[in-house]
Amino acid sequence: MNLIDGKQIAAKVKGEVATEVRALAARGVQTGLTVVRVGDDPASAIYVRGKRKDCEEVGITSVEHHLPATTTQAELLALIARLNADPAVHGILVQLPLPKHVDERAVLDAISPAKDADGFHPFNVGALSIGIAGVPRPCTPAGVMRMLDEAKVDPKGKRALVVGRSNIVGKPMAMMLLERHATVTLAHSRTADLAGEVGRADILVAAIGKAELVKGAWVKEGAVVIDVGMNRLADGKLVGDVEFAAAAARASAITPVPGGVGPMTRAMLLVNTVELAKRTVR
Ligand SMILES: Nc1nc2c(c(=O)[nH]1)N[C@@H](CN(C=O)c1ccc(C(=O)N[C@@H](CCC(=O)O)C(=O)O)cc1)CN2
Repeated sequence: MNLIDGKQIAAKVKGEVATEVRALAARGVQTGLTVVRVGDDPASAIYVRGKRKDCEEVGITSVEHHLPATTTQAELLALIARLNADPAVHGILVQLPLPKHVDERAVLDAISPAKDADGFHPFNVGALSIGIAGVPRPCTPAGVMRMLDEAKVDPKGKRALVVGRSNIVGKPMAMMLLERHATVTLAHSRTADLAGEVGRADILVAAIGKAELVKGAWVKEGAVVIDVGMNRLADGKLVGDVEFAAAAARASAITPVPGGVGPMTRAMLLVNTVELAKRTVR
């Protein structure tokens, strides 16, 4: 069984991004990412700190706007309008989740598609679904595709099962696997026979957000298992959506949690940001 090491692949991706950032700097362009965080969600604070540290490592200038939880939607939209107009800002990211009184969709839609570091804008989502290249793609599924490539797993002709239909992972993941010629099934909480679907999958991507929902015994012998889940148990332990040990005993390759897809999500944000910066000088 091959353990697909997200930390190792992320380090390689960061090295590539650092080279691109230096090349842009030599042309007078300093790549910049602006992160907007609203409220005091402790996990978001940690993730944003991590993203800023990543930026520093590869030479991207990062700026954080940390707004109080009471920020109104109008105030947030006004900030995004200012960032859209600022030529020093190549990428904009609004950390999710947002406080409940803010309409998340309206905020994501307000980010210019040309500065959409997360790839969540409807224009970029639409571009992915019809195969337009050169636009930012959601970081988590893009990271999964890079992991498959690094592990020399070609999705072409394989049965791929994506468990979870979120806008930021499940749906774009299905589109990316389809683009690479997999036969894709998208399962979710109301799928009738999840065990049966998992048992037929050559490539399984679990992104449903329920601790160890996918049992190792369901996994097809030799399958490639990608676990996007990050679930904190009562004892503080972090586990994925797949029963790791039992799945690893049947899989040909598997990602760990932590140290799998999470670091790749962060690395692909850097890729999106430098690609957006490159588009300003082409
Ligand atoms: N605007 C966005 N908001 C959110 C996104 C996103 O892609 N864009 N995704 C998640 C959170 N997230 C990035 O923002 C993220 C979460 C976790 C990790 C990670 O590296 N996890 C580690 C484990 C960390 C731990 O111990 O708690 C790992 O898997 O090894 C990266 C990115 C929601 N919001």
